[in-house]
Amino acid sequence: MPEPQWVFPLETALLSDADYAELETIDLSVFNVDTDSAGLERSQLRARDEMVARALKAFSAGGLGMVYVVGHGLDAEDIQRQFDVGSTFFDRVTEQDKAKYAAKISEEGSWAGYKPKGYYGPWDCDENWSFYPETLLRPDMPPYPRFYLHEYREFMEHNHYVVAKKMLHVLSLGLGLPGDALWRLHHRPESNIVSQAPYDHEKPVEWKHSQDHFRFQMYNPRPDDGSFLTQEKLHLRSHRDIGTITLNYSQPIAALQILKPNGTWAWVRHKPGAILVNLGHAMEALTASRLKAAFHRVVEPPEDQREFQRLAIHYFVKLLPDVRIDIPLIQGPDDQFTEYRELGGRPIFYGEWERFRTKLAFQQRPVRPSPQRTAEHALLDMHYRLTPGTKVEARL
Ligand SMILES: O=C(O)CCC(=O)C(=O)O
Ligand SMILES: [Fe+2]
Repeated sequence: MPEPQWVFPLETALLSDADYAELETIDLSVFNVDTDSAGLERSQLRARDEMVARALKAFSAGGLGMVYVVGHGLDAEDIQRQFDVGSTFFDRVTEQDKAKYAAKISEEGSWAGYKPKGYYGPWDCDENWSFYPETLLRPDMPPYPRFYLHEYREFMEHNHYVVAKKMLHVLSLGLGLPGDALWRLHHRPESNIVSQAPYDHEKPVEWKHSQDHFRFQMYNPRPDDGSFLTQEKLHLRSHRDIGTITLNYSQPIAALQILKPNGTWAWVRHKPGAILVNLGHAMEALTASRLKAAFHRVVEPPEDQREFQRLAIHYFVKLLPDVRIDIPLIQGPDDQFTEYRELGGRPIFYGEWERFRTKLAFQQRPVRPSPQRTAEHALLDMHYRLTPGTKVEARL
């Protein structure tokens, strides 16, 4: 077999500047988490503080909720290589193996493994492979992609130990907290294994230091045979991610849109080498809405890119499963669990909350016959909060 290679098409010619969101660029290279302020020169401190302030503004009410992150330590070849080796999960895995590794999404509330297209209905053209540290470290994987196991692991480690760690420090500082305040809720140091590298890739290992979720996602073109006449010509409906921070590796096929504070949708433009970063609902809850989760959606690409498969790489940063999600870490404008607690909701931890919500993903709201409002209703309301703009305007 030749080395895998994922080839991207040209960028679309059908969108103009006005169609795109004007996102800030955050350069993480001006920031080193291990150097405290005392060790910085005045100009370095200024550069860091300016970057932190811009990031905070982008993720606060009135900001666009998404930034380009550069200076993250991966160069263009590293990213291209991850698309190359990631593509083998789709074109070099047999249908039998895809079925064998099927994720138990609605059964167990976990994305670990393979999600086929059509899972949610005929409109669903997306297939994806998801990994958590504990599954990516199990060498149990279909034969071809398994060949690149160490590369996925190293990529995942970089996302956790460098990119997520820095972003969490930036946000902590911006919120006036100690630099490591958020990182400590995402990382269990006593289970840290990175220092043991190079580890034996053939052996399963315990990796409990993080609960992050790594995904290769393939959006297949919709067949143009009329069978996809759905109410929404969307690949992914408007949603907020569940975790705290999402890292999306920028790629040239336009499809991702973000909801602007004025209620209109803007396309997200490709920036080569950058990571598109947005916050998820857990960060909004943790900060009592001081920081906002971005509503976003994935639509069909413009006409000149519509025939191509769109491979995406996402890294979802997650709280540790035993972090309480029903009590905010700081005070802010909207403590989202107020009603839940008032209705007698018991303490709820992140891992449980995520499983509860993953089971509900893209499902109809369950009917809970009850004459009275309960804490569970409050949880369901949070999950099903209506998002504006779920209809796509005319096709381009
Ligand atoms: O594919 C994209 O650009 C975004 C995907 C997304 O929003 C998600 O998987 O949560
Ligand atoms: Fe998302």
